[in-house]
Amino acid sequence: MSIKLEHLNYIYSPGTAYEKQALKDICLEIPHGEFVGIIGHTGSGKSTLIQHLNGLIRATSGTIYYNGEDIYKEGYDMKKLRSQVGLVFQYPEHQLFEVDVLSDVCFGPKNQGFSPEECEEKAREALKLVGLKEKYYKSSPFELSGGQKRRAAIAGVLAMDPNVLVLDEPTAGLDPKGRDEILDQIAYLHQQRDMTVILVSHSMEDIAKYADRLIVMNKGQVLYNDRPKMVFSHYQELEQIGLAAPQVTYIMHDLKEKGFDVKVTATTVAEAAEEIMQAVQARRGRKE
Ligand SMILES: Nc1ncnc2c1ncn2[C@@H]1O[C@H](COP(=O)(O)OP(=O)(O)OP(=O)(O)O)[C@@H](O)[C@H]1O
Repeated sequence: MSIKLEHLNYIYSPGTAYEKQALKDICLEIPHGEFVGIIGHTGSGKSTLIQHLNGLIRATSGTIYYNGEDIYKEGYDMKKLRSQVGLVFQYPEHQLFEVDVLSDVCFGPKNQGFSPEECEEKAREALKLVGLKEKYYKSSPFELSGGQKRRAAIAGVLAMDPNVLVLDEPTAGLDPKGRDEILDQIAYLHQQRDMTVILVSHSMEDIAKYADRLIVMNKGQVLYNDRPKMVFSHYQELEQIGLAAPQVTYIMHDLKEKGFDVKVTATTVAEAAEEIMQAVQARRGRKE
């Protein structure tokens, strides 16, 4: 279920005064099962890029291959692609509109042609996966908290049983506890369902914690596409485009400059703590 983008360009309102090239010559390959983070400053093209992945936007030029098949070739089944590559928009709760949560989550499978019984079964399974308690199934989506609405919206996509889950800032506007809960749930789904996850985020800390790979967008182009640790080693270049590596990257570089024997590759608090402990023990050992 790999996704491959070849020389993708996208121009909004071509030939008008509002013409804007949002994507420039994007070449990427995302193998099945990866957890990919996408980061970039406002307007760098993240949302435009992910909307190409399920055919919602058609590239001005270039090609996308899903599972080796050109999605722009004549007769390609776009409907099937949309159910295999599930897209959760920014503030997805704005798209909850049915009378109750269960009916809302049934909407996708209903469109896929499943019977009412099958839809309910799929919806219940998806709601369980996102950790929404059964007592909310018959509530109006509008009665839920922000985090619960987000879960219901993610369940709506999961009920269609996608191979790829694309999320545009799923934690925007949530408090720290709600953010961690949603991201832990997504990481759990990634493992449980063997799904590719593509997560647009503004938080380098979140990317460091969850992603196998990080794509950094800048002015419509891919600036970096590598393991997060490798990308964070370019922290000075990231700063130049208004981004910052996780706080621990700076702490480790600082300690190194102060003569501590630490590797600078730690990107999470847990990894940094481990390295610092080892460096302190090594220092003590040398003194004794
Ligand atoms: N419908 C549109 N018409 C014209 N230009 C657009 C449209 N949508 C986005 N753009 C422009 O395309 C560029 C990329 O926008 P996009 O929304 O993809 O960026 P983004 O990285 O997702 O930003 P954010 O982090 O703010 O969501 C920006 O310059 C934006 O102003």
